[in-house]
Amino acid sequence: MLLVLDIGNTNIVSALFDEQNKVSVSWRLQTDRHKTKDEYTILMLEAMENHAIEATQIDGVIISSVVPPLNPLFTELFQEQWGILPLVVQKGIKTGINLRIDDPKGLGADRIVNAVAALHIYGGPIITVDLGTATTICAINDKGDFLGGVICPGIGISVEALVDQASQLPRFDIKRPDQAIGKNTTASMQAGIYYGYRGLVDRLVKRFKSEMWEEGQEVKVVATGGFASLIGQDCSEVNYIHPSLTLEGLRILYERNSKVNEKVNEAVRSKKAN
Ligand SMILES: Nc1ncnc2c1ncn2[C@@H]1O[C@H](COP(=O)(O)OP(=O)(O)O)[C@@H](O)[C@H]1O
Ligand SMILES: CC(C)(COP(=O)(O)O)[C@@H](O)C(=O)NCCC(=O)O
Ligand SMILES: [K+]
Repeated sequence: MLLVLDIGNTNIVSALFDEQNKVSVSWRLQTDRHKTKDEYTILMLEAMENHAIEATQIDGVIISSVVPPLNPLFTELFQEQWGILPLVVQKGIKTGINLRIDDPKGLGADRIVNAVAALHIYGGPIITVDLGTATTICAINDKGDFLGGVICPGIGISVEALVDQASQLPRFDIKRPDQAIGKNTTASMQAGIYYGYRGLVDRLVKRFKSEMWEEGQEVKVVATGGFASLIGQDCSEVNYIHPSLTLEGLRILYERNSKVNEKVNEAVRSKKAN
């Protein structure tokens, strides 16, 4: 089975894909760039034990990360524990996407992985909306060109900044209030975040569509990330909510690149056994 890891700024999501290409188990660890390899090893072993996963069931690992200090750590962890050299989404892997942007090296791996999944599952032209630590929106045309997009502060960190910087603002649950005109501080903040982000997504997607517009082409929109079900669900411009989009993209990328990697893993495992 294939183990995929999506290392975001808030969560590290791990998922195991079965032979039918379905997620059989998944778990989340908090992202902490100060944790050591030993600490993450313990957490991964614990999670695998909890889900009754044997190391021998794992044939391959693929990692996408937007937290660079954790890349060598996880690469070494899998090599040392299981004799598997993970495939890392970085320069040199086949994505099937043409990066039509100024500096392809600087593009966040999760944005590429989402684009791969969106294009494969829904077809282009498509817009991806990732409501995670940051809110990102990306445009991919029907030729598989990644055209670029926006990066905004995400919902969780916007709320944190707001309550940290304003003495009179208390912490609050991020949820949908019935009306935008709030009658108290908490309701006003909930409305600002909920209706504000809904508006931000819809407005930006409309603007993207006008910039991508080609006659007769319908542009689809897919949302993912921790806040997709809260915000994305209610956006009139969003067609699909797909929480596992990044995980699916990783699976597809592994399939496209695994031949070389399987050979490498045979070598790594036999070296480890000797
Ligand atoms: N079901 C959920 N699982 C995980 N995170 C969630 C969920 N619902 C809301 N969130 C929020 O989404 C945010 C993280 O989103 P995520 O897409 O995991 O971020 P990243 O990929 O940047 O690590 C967190 O701040 C969390 O509070
Ligand atoms: C924009 C991001 C911070 C989003 O990260 P996330 O919210 O998924 O943790 C990440 O994709 C990133 O660091 N990108 C590098 C800059 C770029 O994509 O242009
Ligand atoms: K993400």
